[in-house]
Amino acid sequence: MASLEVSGVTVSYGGNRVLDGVDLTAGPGRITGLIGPNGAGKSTLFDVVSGLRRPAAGRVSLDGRDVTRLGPARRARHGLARTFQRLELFGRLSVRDNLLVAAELGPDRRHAARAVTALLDRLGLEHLADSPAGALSTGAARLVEVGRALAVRPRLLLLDEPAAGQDGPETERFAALLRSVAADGTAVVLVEHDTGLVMDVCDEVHVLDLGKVIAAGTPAQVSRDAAVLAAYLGDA
Ligand SMILES: Nc1ncnc2c1ncn2[C@@H]1O[C@H](COP(=O)(O)OP(=O)(O)OP(=O)(O)O)[C@@H](O)[C@H]1O
Repeated sequence: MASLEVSGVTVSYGGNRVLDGVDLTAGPGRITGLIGPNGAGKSTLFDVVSGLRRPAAGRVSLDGRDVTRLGPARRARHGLARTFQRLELFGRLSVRDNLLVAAELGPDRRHAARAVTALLDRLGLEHLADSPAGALSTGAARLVEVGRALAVRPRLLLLDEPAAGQDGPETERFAALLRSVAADGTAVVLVEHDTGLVMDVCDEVHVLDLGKVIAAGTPAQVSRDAAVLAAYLGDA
């Protein structure tokens, strides 16, 4: 069963239709990429999936259950976690405490401190554990944001441009982290402008342009697709 099933999702801002009958599925243990030019509707689709925006039409299911009418908190309890393009860390708290706040909400709350130590190791952030989050480079801060989402042990993880601001070696380590998260059985949906990373780690890629899915398939299939080359890669 798909972890996430989006069907026929339509959203308008004023008279402007920004999502138009969008379908997307993401399965457990798989990394599903969602790419497209600026303004294509990727973040809006994440808002619909996470319950921050109610679609005018369409349906969202998590593990086969229709959650279209549920709010963000109920969806989070159903195993969904996401990161945002704009960083939302507590700048004065240490990296460890930022992770702890999240871990205390998740299934590991009784052993939150231990879970955070393991998470710091997994993220490669032990050396920054006691630094205030506000002092981090953008790349490291994004990793903490991903760590906060992982701290609740999600079954579905939505990542909105997690690699923005990372340097080459950071992106390589991040690719390995994504693979290990998927290997644990989590369904990962990745919105990312770094097409090299997307093509490297994703099992499947959906391409959104002007609110419509114009292609979906393996990275090799979509990177050969004429409509994708015209709409997206030509734009990059
Ligand atoms: N709150 C809003 N009110 C009105 N229009 C909005 C709002 N949020 C987004 N839009 C518009 O909706 C469209 C889709 O925006 P969205 O942020 O979902 O695209 P995106 O694919 O995530 O873009 P980017 O890659 O630049 O982050 C854009 O035309 C944007 O200007």
